[in-house]
Amino acid sequence: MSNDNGSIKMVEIENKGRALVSSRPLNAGEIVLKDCPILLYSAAPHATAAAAAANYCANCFRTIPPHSATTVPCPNCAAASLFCTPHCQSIALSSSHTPFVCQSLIRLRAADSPLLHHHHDRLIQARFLISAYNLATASPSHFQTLLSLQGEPIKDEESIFLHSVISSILPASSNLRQIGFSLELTAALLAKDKLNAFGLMEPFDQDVENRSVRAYGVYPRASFFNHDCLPNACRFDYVDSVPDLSNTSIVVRVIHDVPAGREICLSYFPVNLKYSERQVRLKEDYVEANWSDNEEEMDQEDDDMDGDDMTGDDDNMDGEDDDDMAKENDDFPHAYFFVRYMCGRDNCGGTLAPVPPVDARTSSVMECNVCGSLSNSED
Ligand SMILES: C[S@@+](CC[C@H](N)C(=O)[O-])C[C@H]1O[C@@H](n2cnc3c(N)ncnc32)[C@H](O)[C@@H]1O
Repeated sequence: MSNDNGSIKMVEIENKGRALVSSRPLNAGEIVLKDCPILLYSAAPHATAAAAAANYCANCFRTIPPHSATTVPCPNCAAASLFCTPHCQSIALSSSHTPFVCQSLIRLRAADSPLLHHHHDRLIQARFLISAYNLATASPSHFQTLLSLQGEPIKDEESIFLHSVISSILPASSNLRQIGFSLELTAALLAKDKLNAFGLMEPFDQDVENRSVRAYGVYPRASFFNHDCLPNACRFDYVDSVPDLSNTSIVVRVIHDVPAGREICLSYFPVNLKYSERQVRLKEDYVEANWSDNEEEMDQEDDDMDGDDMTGDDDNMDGEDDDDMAKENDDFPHAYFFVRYMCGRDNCGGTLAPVPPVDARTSSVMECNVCGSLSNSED
């Protein structure tokens, strides 16, 4: 179930498609959306029994503590899929880990195609397809929601290969024909996944430069946020913590005050990614590319940034070369964004958002959406 408390609404924007805009003025730190996934799948589909045992629940993706007394395996694929509690096991057996998924995963692990096992991305895509085709039967309405998301089928070498893999591993007895199993549908599903899936990341570790993805999820409302390199919102997830909502939900908060009617955007990439790397990722992942980063948008962001004096002397932001990123993006809004909203902790690159306002009063406490550290914006 998603919850956007009426603070945002969906609109169509020319050249961007559907978008979420503020329905009223929003205070810095305000939560604009809490969204639950309609589909979650592991980013480690090749996990062996030993690896699974050391890792996380195959249903809720929480870390399973070593020697946990409540851990139970799947009754069919045994230690290859573990659940943190009998409750998680019981939910999974009728939703994300049905006999259909279980049998398909056993065959996927046994498939002897080097083209599959030597390409981690393909294995993950095959894992996604198993979950997506399972969704068609386990939750037809969620399957329709998945199909309604952005993404046109592309029948290329990749989708043809993955369709043939999946054709050989999905259980023959299932009602695949009824749900329209075809190359066309496989290609459409792959496109939905590529453009819309969010990664649930491993918790921050200062010694690790690039955090890995633990699981991917499709969030039906959050999928309508468009990208901006200078976003006005960021998302928080809590996969290993126990907040007052499901641990796989994501929460989106605005990072500064936003007037009514303004588009709310996320950055699809870590905000510390260099401009040139961002352009490569946009081209690779979102064929349209060359969105954003135009003068007009920067001017608008300039107006947005929570009332601070933006007209002052910006020489020391523009000209100094002690900051690689500011140098590459040598314009005032980028430099301002980095200084004010980017976490300074080593290997973090997270975005800072104020903690949610109390009685409409913006907090000066900023929280990082990656490492979780708290800082005072007035310091
Ligand atoms: C996750 S979806 C966002 C919602 C999408 N606009 C829709 O109509 O469903 C990602 C897609 O939105 C579009 N998009 C996102 N950010 C954009 C931007 N800054 N400029 C243009 N198109 C954008 C691209 O088509 C991209 O593949």
